[in-house]
Amino acid sequence: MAERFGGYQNEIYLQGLAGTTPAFSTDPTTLDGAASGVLTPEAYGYVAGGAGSGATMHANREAFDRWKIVPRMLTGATERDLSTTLFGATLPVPVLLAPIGVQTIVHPEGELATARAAAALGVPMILSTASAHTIEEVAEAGGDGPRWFQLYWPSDDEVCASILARARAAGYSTLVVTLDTWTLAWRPQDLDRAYLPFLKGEGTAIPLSDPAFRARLPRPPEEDLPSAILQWVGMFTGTDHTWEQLPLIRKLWDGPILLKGIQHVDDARRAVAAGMDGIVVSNHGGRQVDGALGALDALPGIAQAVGEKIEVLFDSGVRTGADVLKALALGAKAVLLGRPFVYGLGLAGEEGVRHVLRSLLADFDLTLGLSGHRRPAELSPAALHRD
Ligand SMILES: Cc1cc2nc3c(=O)[nH]c(=O)nc-3n(C[C@H](O)[C@H](O)[C@H](O)COP(=O)(O)O)c2cc1C
Ligand SMILES: CCCCCCC(=O)C(=O)O
Repeated sequence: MAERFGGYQNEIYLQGLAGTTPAFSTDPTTLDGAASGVLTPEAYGYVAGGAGSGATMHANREAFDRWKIVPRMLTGATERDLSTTLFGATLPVPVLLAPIGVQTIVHPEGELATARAAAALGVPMILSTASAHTIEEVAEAGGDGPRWFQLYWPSDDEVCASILARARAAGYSTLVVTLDTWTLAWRPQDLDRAYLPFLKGEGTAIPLSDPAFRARLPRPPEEDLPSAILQWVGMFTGTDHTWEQLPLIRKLWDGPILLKGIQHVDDARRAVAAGMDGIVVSNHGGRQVDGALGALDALPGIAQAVGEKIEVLFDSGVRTGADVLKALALGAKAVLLGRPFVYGLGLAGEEGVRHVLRSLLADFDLTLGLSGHRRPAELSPAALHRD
């Protein structure tokens, strides 16, 4: 029988009998507040902050709140199977960890702890190009866990080829190319503190360890970090790629490729036309375009237009099991969890990420069953009502 993720609920109640409670609350209304108590103000501001007025971050939550689940009864949903198939691989749950850079700003073990937590549950971690640890180190930490890699597409094609070759050699199966952050948006929380982690070398481990990147440097980063960082800034920000250049990525990666940051139906259609295997409907958690539409509002139209042709994944604002259910019902095949796992990492390292993930998955499992469904594939817009 498939693992019953909802069983985490019983595990927690049993802990209560033994006189213990979880290390921290995963209540989505208080989790980020708890994290703010342990992170530096700079790190917390960087993670929690959004672009401009924060309107898009709010729109992400408002979009979820407009949809309500309509539970069905007597459907025999006691036994459930949450597994889902993506690109020929079976995942235990339709949830992945979103690519999040610079995780060492919240915990010294950063991506290594996250990789271990994700692998323990069989959940793919999408490793960011802006990782604080190298591709190879994170692969080793994740052991047999499923590995996806996220590309920030550098302006230098040889560096791009080298990074992707390393990811492939290290066993990463699936590539996510993020399109919405070719330069950083106006982020008041960071600007008020004049804080950008990359300028201190945080989150630059992948290029700085890359032979093709190092070949561009006047001196090795170990001797002259400021020059290496300047080179990083020049190569990874302010880039000017267009749809016409996507064939290069296809040439460099022989596995599935998804484009992340899609919010318009026409861009989704272009992804299909470009031969991509999937997209992630996402507004980067409201960190890029202030005033953009809530990501969930973009999902149904996009899923309807291209969902039969490519895999449609979703992120931006997922906080609860109900949110996972709503996104799947509106056409996503799987969702990416973002900020909540970073808060878990900050609060309790590997165990914190595991606690956040297991709580979300148990919540999703129970919500799925209690609303009358046995499998994610049974979900459709008919499971929801829009206010
Ligand atoms: C601190 C932080 C760092 C991020 N770094 C990356 C990154 O390196 N690559 C990327 O594609 N997205 C990155 N994202 C965006 C996430 O992948 C995801 O789209 C976003 O967190 C979803 O919004 P949510 O966390 O509010 O649900 C980052 C987000 C945060 C909060
Ligand atoms: C090339 C831009 C690097 C940004 C990496 C972190 C990120 O995505 C974020 O939202 O912050």
